[in-house]
Amino acid sequence: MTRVTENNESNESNPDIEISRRQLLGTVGAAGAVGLALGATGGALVQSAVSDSGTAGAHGGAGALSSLGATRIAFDGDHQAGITNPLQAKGHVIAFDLAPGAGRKEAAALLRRWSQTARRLMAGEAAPTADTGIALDAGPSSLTVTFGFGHSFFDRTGLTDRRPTALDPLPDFSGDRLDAQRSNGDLWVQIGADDGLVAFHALRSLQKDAGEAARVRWQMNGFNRTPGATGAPMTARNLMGQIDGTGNPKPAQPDFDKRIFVPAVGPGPAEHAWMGNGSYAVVRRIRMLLDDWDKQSTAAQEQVIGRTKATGAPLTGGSETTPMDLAAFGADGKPVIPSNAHARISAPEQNGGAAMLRRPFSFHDGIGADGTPDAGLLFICWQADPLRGFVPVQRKLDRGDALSAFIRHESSGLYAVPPGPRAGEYVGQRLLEG
Ligand SMILES: C=CC1=C(C)c2cc3[nH]c(cc4nc(cc5[nH]c(cc1n2)c(C)c5CCC(=O)O)C(CCC(=O)O)=C4C)c(C)c3C=C
Ligand SMILES: [Fe+2]
Repeated sequence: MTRVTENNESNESNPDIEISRRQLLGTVGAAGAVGLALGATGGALVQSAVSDSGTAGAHGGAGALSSLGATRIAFDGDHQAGITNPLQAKGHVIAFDLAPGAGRKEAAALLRRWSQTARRLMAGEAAPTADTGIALDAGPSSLTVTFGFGHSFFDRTGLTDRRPTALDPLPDFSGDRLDAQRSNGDLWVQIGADDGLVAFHALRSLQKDAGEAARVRWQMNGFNRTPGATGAPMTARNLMGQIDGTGNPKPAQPDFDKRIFVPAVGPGPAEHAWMGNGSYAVVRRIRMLLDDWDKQSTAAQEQVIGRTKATGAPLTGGSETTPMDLAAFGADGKPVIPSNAHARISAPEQNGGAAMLRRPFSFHDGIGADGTPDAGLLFICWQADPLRGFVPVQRKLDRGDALSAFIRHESSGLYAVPPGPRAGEYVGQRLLEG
């Protein structure tokens, strides 16, 4: 079943799958081959319609769209979009603090405005008020907008008793060099899209929507590989040149949902039920000391990670997806994957099963005062409980990770990301109106 939408008009046959009437007509009307790719990646459904001649821009522009431009991710669903979807080429993360005097009522109105805007932009439509035109001609381009609440949000809105304990501040780590101005925040928004203008359009629209209710606390920009740049889809590389993401939990694994999402129903106090199907995001700006890293030989770099640079295969052999053999020793009597290798120390079997879904963006903010690139990883990871995901792993990495010599954690945030909205609902409604 396909839901047809044109501007605001919709039928309710299937709230998860959306295709604009113009796209549908364009697709059906094409004489040649028609590709209609429907794929579910975890909670958020992805839909793309392409024809020989492409499809017209749902946003109102005249041009034809490639599949990259036409791909649309549903805003409504069990989980918010932007958690299990493939990495997009462009990302923005932005944190806001509620303005002095703003409380629960203003926060609810803001989340309502933001959700309305995000729902429309993710469908490839114009912003509800005073659209800037930045994304005219473009399709939704896999845009996702994801909203979260920081620890301080609950005090500001008088909802302290509804704050889950999982949102307790992260512990200090010895290697942290955190900038408080670029950490935390009442509200957090993650934007991803496969087109830079579409991503910026969303950022600008949401910033304008904030109006007098909230002020920007910090904002960061990131990027990943553009889909289609490689011969076949592959795990992304980071700015150190490593294949990064191999060990991520996979949606097909039976315990995936349990690891990444808060259970839909209990256990836990009823006051925290609003987080059912939600997730917790840990966000760290991690600077890479690239001049130091680039001085290392490839062999030395591979010892730091425990995997080969070219293919991402473990040093114990095989291909990228071959499990690491952590018990293998070389002729020199040393473990083949060194005891301080990053992939060994962070592996779930070394951390009582602790796992997280890493979904980062690279960043490059020019050249720092010391003449080295101000570049690295906007590390974003998702888990049902940070105390069974990020925290134990980072504790261990903090004590003996060979990668520590080449990175610096510069900012940090932890956010409760509520479940996806139902049709007509706004994100966080079950907290703010429950
Ligand atoms: C606390 C969590 C982690 C931080 C912080 C972190 C930073 C970080 N990692 C890389 C590069 C790689 N990480 C890899 C694996 C990996 N890393 C973590 C956790 C953190 N990384 C986990 C849980 C894993 C998976 C371990 C496993 O399941 O085997 C890898 C290897 C490839 C892969 O599995 O993704 C690389 C490469 C950088 C550059 C970085 C900070 C800048
Ligand atoms: Fe890592």
